Amino acid sequence: MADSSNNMTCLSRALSQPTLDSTGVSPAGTIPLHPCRRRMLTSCTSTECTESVTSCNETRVLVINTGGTIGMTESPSGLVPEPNAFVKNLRKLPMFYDKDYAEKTHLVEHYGDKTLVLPVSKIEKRIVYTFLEYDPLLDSSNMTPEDWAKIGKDIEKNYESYDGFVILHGTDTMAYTASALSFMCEHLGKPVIITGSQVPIYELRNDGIDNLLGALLIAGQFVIPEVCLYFYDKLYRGNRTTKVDSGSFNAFASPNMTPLATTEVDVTINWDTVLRPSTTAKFQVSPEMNRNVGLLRLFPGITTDTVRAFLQSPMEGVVMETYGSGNAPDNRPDLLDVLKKATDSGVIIMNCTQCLRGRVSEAYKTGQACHLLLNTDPLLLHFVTECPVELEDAGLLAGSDMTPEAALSKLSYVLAKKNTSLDEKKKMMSQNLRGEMSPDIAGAKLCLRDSHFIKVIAKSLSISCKEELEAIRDALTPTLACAATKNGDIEALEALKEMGSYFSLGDYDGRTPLHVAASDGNLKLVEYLLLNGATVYAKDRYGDTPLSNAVRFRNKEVVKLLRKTGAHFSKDELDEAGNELCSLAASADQDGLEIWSLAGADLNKPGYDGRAAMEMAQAVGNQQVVAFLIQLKAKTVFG
Ligand SMILES: NC(=O)C[C@H](N)C(=O)O
Repeated sequence: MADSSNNMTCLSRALSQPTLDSTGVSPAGTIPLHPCRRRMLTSCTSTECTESVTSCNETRVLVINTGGTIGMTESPSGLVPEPNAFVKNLRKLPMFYDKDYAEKTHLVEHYGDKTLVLPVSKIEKRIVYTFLEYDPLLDSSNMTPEDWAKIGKDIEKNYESYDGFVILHGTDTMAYTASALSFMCEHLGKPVIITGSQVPIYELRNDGIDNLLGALLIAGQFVIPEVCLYFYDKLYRGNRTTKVDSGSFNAFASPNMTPLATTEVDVTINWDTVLRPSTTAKFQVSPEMNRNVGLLRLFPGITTDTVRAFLQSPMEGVVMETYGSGNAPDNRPDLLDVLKKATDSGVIIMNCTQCLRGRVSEAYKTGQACHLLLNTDPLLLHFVTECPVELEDAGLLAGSDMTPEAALSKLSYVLAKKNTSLDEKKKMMSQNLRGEMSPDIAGAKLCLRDSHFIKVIAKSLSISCKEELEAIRDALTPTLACAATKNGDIEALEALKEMGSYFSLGDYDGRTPLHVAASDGNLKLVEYLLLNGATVYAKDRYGDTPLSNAVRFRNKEVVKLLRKTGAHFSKDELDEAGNELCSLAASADQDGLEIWSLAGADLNKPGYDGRAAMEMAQAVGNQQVVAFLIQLKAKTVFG
């Protein structure tokens, strides 16, 4: 097996084709190479490579502008969305556009005229971002599930070309869109961040600049595999949010969950709360939503006729907003009867609280005491209240601490599932699918404080508070997890996981346990890590992913599993694959050709002189390689 201890990871070997001059201009003298692309073609030991490695800290973000106040301007009839204004206006603002870098790297030639680049960030990243603007731009009050589906499909279409996504959106229905997208996006591995503003970005005093900049910085720098909402210095899980203020910059709240991140003097990601990947399935979008759903808010004296009319066909799913911890009048048999008839006929009714904070407990199902959760911190106490059983008898399902926005869009998503029985749909509604509901507090593990290892370290450093303990854990465990992976020690990884270690975090070189396992070809560990929080999209300080490591060390089975999970080469890697393939064909390296093809490289991609691998093999007269390439191509086409 190849030695994986060397982190230097130029993917390409020395080429037999013509190389670039020191300015990166290609021999044809046409489009100069972007520094990232140059890196792949240069020797790792040269000075040029050191410079280029810095440029390799580029990440790409797609900004989808759907409309909303953030991009509106004043008109005689009030604020209206202004088309084609963002790119030209942001180019004038130095914090949104590093003109020198853009010119030096020929940004527009490479990425098109809708692309800008931020100045280098504190952690030395360059965020290159491209606008995709909808026509017409919408006030979010006009949004429908078709618009959510369009956003979802655009994310899917562009998924492999970008590291993260920012969705510009009006605030009025932002929490609905964030919730809906969180369900539509299945096995999401990259950040999708929705933001907007209360005052247009073009006004002197506005909140759009901070919100857009914050969203770009998070989407471009952190692999947070969730649909999030960013507003007023806080990053929330999208399906936990609700709009709470129409006149404040602090317009959103996440009443039952702490923010995923805060961006104040420091950017602090609360990794403990970030969803951890737990799949070997590829990202996909399920854009179908069932429109026969509704929200019904109980109020004193609501008539049976109103409820009956609301529950009539074609209604298939209803979120009933009840009082307190899931209560409804228990002296209204007429009402309960109507509800029971509806659930008997197959309507799914979720019981969610009208309270901004708190939950309708699972315990309500059994008619035992139910919990009104006052705070999601598992270290804090919660209150216990009595809860009626009547609504359970009427067939309602407990909605835990879901917001009405999340419950409604979840119903719409679940009810649209084909080939799924009513019982399975009900089960999905009661399950936590995307972090939209908290587990019952009784089941929560207090793993950090139970950890013997952390306790020993904390004691020797005289540390007692939770924050300091967590800081130590986060500093040490990524390196320990890499070491445990190198040793093939799943038990040690289990212990680290129990401690709260997040396997997507990198060591001092940005290398994650998955990089190590992929380099070592340890398939069992790769699978374990993918199922336990590791992201396939992590990049080390050289810009390399676990997939590029597996290719470099020729670990075929690992490449297959990573590809199945959605790993892919970057656009630059794909662009340069032609040279690598030609070089492999010229040196009759069939193993190399196969692994590059498995990793997603296009066998028809030409190298620098315009010839693809096949022509190269023909040119050197190697019929065996020609036959092998024909076989490989057939496999790619027919599977
Ligand atoms: N602040 C905003 O964006 C409100 C606007 N009406 C919208 O939702 O599109």
